[in-house]
Amino acid sequence: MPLAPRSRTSSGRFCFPLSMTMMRRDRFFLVFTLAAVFSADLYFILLPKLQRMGQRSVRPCSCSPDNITLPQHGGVATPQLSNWTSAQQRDGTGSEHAVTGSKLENLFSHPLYSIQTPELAPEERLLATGQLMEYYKKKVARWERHMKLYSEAAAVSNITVSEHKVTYDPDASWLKFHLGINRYALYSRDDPVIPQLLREMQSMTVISADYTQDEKALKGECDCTQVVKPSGHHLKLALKMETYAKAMFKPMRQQRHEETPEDFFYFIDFQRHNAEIAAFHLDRILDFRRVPPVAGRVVNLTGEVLQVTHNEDLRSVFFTSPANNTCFFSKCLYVCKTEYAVCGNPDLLEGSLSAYLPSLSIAPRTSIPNPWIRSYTFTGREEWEVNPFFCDTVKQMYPYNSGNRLLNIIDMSIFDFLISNMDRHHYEVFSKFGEEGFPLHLDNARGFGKHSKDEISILSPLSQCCIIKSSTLLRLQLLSASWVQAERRHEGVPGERRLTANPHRASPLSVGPQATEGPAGGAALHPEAGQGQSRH
Ligand SMILES: Nc1ncnc2c1ncn2[C@@H]1O[C@H](COP(=O)(O)OP(=O)(O)OP(=O)(O)O)[C@@H](O)[C@H]1O
Ligand SMILES: [Mn+2]
Repeated sequence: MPLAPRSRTSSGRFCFPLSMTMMRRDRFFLVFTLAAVFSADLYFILLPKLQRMGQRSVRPCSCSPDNITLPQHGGVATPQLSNWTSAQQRDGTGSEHAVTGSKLENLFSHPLYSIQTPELAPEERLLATGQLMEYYKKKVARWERHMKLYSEAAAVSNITVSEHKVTYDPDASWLKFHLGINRYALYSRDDPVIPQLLREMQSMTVISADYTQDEKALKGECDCTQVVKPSGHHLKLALKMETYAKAMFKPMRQQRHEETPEDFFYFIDFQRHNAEIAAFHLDRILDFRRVPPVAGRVVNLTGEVLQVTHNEDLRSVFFTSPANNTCFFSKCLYVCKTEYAVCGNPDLLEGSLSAYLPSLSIAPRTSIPNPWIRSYTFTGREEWEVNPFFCDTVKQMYPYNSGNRLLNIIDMSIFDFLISNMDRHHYEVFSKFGEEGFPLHLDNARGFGKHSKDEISILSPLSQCCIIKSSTLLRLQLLSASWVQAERRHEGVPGERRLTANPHRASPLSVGPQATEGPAGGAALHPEAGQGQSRH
């Protein structure tokens, strides 16, 4: 409708004809009503929605019981739980687990630890017996030839080397350990060979000591300007035992109870031999079984390293300290910082011994950068730290776009969170198992650095992807419940020593009170999970 022409009043103001004013009043009423409805809508509906969206963009995928996803199947590397047969309980009921024996025995008697691996097809085993025996025979023969030549040369050069014979033992525990490795785990739950191997690593005669392959690859060189991997810290050695078993020795660099100094970056942190030992046991308790067996041992640096090494470079880094202790340092360190040497007392030095995996020549492994790798510089940031949707990218990438690899990386992050390891730059898989292979949890020496700090960012794969294997969640829930029960028992028994609880520290195994409510509770990610109590 065309508007009527406006007329000017004597006061010079514009005014409208009466009919026009009436219409305007209607319109005003209409506009007022619409505005009121819109404001109410804005205030009560749109604004809360926008606020929720805003919160989500800050924490785009904070897992909660509502949005956590449990895969329908256990995945390739963890066969469906229903496909596995559960062994009967010791008490025969199959429901309540036995309450006698050690805490560990009780835990392992729970049905979750009785799930049997399906019958293994030959291609699901890492090695065939014939192949490994052939390799072993060749190695022993080569060693004997080498020793003959070496003794002759040593006699000429006046070098004294303790000569130890290698024993060919087809029943050696390390062979059985290697033969037991399959596409599900490094060893089976109640394989008696593992405790036997642990015992033997602690007591067997050491027949040779050498640098490890990765140290050798450095050829004694190091770039002292590099903060990444100051290899000088890594005074590790490969020790060979009388049955040709091999173990990686990481010496004690500091007192067992010493923590990471406040101002240390994780990548210059010390390597803790006891972290390697504890990590092996925790990995076993979590039922991952991806850490090779690790034992503690007091090594005689003179008798079990210096006098048995055939490596001149290694021999040359030994010295006697002013306090008359036998010490050695990494070749590279000599160039960089000599104070990194380690010393015995006067010869004895505690350390960890990690059972070697099969040689790369018969069981090659692939080293893969961890998608959630940290920046190994003082200021750098990796994509996962700035992109809250990083997991969506990872999910598109091979090998995370199918199979179980991503779930296994999430398992690894849970393991790393519990041991507080921020140094998982790469992970290795056995090449034979391809994308179905599980990631090995090697190198845990930078774990357990700070007992009173939970580094939540280690859980980023879990919190960004919001997915977890149901078997992992169930075990975490069980461990959490067992811990609470154990705490109660301690409280209930008069006179029993009560371990001090630190209210600021969540139990590494605590997943919050909701954890016992049901498998889909998703409590592992509840923000309050970090507020519980734990032992030192
Ligand atoms: N038990 C083992 N059996 C066979 N190889 C092993 C074992 N443990 C470690 N390795 C190999 O030796 C390499 C170095 O070991 P490890 O990572 O424990 O030492 P590191 O000094 O911390 O090395 P890095 O600086 O690469 O982190 C590993 O990447 C792995 O390939
Ligand atoms: Mn390392």
